[in-house]
This record gives sequence, C-alpha cells and structure tokens, in this order.
Amino acid sequence: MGKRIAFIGGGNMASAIIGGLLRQGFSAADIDVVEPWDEARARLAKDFGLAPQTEAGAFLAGADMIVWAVKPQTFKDAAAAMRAHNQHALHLSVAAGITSQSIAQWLGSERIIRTMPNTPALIGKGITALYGRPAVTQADKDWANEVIATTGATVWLTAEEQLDAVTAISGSGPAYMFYFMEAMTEAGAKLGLERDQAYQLAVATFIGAGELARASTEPPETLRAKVTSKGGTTYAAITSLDESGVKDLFAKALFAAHKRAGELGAEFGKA
Ligand SMILES: NC(=O)C1=CN([C@@H]2O[C@H](COP(=O)(O)OP(=O)(O)OC[C@H]3O[C@@H](n4cnc5c(N)ncnc54)[C@H](OP(=O)(O)O)[C@@H]3O)[C@@H](O)[C@H]2O)C=CC1
Ligand SMILES: O=C(O)[C@@H]1CCC=N1
Repeated sequence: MGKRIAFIGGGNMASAIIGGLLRQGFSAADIDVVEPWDEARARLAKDFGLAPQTEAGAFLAGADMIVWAVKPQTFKDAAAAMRAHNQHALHLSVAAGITSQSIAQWLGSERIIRTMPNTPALIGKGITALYGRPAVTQADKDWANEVIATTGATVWLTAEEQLDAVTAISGSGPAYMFYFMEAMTEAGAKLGLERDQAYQLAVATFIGAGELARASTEPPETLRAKVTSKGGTTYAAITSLDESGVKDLFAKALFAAHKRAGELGAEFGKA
C-alpha cells in the first residue's frame, strides 16, 4: 500500500485491524498509534513491534489515513486533540453510533468513511460494513476496503443509518453467539457432561452450523427443518423455544442494540 496509517485508540478494534495489516505484509514502521493507557501501549509494542504514543502530536502529519478506534464517549475530545496535526488524511471510523456529520464537524473534513466491524476481525474472520460520505472518492473507498479486507469480509452500504442496524446484527453479534455458547455449556454440564466437553461441543456446533449455512443455497428455515425429525428431540427443543417466545425476545434484544446505537450518536455526537 506504501502509505502511513495512524490509529487513534489502540484497543480491541485497532489491534484487530493492525493485526490484519501486518499479516498482509504492511510494515509496522508505517503505523502510528495514539493510546493513553500504559498496558495497551505495552501490548501493542509486544504483539506488533509498534511504538505507540500517549497523545496526539506532530508525528500525525505524516498519516495518509487516520483510523478512529476510540469509544464513542471519547471521540469528540480525541478529535479535538488531533485536528491541528493533520488536515489531509482519509478518516475511517469504527465507532458505534457516531455519525459522519458529527465527525466532519469535529475534524473539519468531509473525507470520512464510517465502518462497523466485529471482533472475529482479530483472526481475519470478521465482517465489516462500510459507508462513505458523498465527498469520498472511489479511490478512497478502494483503499479503505483494502485495509479492512485484511480483517475479513466487507459490505458497502448506501445509507448511513443502516450502520446502526449492522451494529445490532453483526457488530454486537459475536456477543450473542458467545451468550448461546455459555447457555449450551451450562446446560450440558447440568446434563452430566464435563464442562470443557460441553463447551467444545457448543463451539464446534456453532462453527459447523455457520459453515453449513455459508456453503448451502438453502435458507436457514430449511436447514433447521433438516435437523428436526418428526416427534424427535429437536422438535421438542424448538417447540419449547417457540412456547417461550424466544424468537421475539431475541429480536427485542437486537432492537435494543439498534436503539442504543442511535442514543450513542445523539448523546456523544454533539457539536
Ligand atoms: N469491541 C467491539 O466488538 C467493537 C467495537 N467497535 C467500536 O470500536 C471502538 C473501539 O472499541 P474497542 O476497541 O472495543 O475499545 P477499547 O476500549 O478496547 O479501545 C479504545 C482505546 O482507546 C483509548 N482512548 C481513550 N481516549 C483516547 C484518546 N483521546 N486518544 C486515543 N486513545 C484513547 C482507550 O483508553 P482508555 O481505556 O484508557 O480510555 C482504549 O484503550 C468503539 O467506538 C466501538 O464502538 C465497533 C465494532 C465492534
Ligand atoms: O458494544 C458496543 O457498543 C460495541 C459496538 C459493537 C460491538 N461493541
């Protein structure tokens, strides 16, 4: 790629993208990170051979792309600290809820791409949705895609509001999957399995079912029907789920995540 990338915030998401870039041959010498937390800086140095800085400074002038990987709550202050140091970079935000309009105001730039990744990005198995403000060129989008594709699949959106839905589905989604794995493990242990084995079974089932869904042209209802023998065990479990209203409750949880994304934007995106 031959360009410099600076990360503001060096936590989970920044590490996922940095890891992806380095795996694809991007040089650590071309990456800057601003990260105030000592432990996080030490981890970035140990894991990736980086030399992170505690705060924004003149070194940021060399960045062609700035990746905003801070929490929504700290984005505005971090933007104010960076603004004087770089006025030409392409900006790429991973923050939930914070609109590109807020970011444009804070940075005085229209070259902004918003994204919503997820944590499987850490192992190159993420999926990230991206949205570019109208001023962003195709060349900028191609470059952002190249950077994010180092962490997994990419999907481009045509409406920025859709990012809040993506956040509810795939951004927060890994946590729902782990929640189900926890429940399966706990139930397996209660039913007499060793906890480790119950967890192993749960994880392998998630991976197997996911890969099967990906490889199949059939919708999930059909794949589910193929597991559900008439009068059998799956039927008993699905009937119990339906009687408890689990599908509706699950949808309710996703709507709560969607609502929270909007609230984060409204609460922490003020000018
Ligand atoms: N985790 C996830 O699954 C996903 C997260 N996101 C988004 O990614 C963003 C980052 O999340 P995540 O990586 O999980 O968070 P982390 O807390 O792991 O990383 C954020 C880091 O930024 C640091 N920080 C705080 N203030 C500043 C500042 N002014 N300048 C530079 N760095 C600062 C924090 O330090 P300190 O802790 O000391 O404040 C922290 O180490 C969030 O906006 C979130 O919405 C998007 C998709 C998925
Ligand atoms: O929980 C959050 O707010 C972030 C955004 C998506 C996943 N984690």
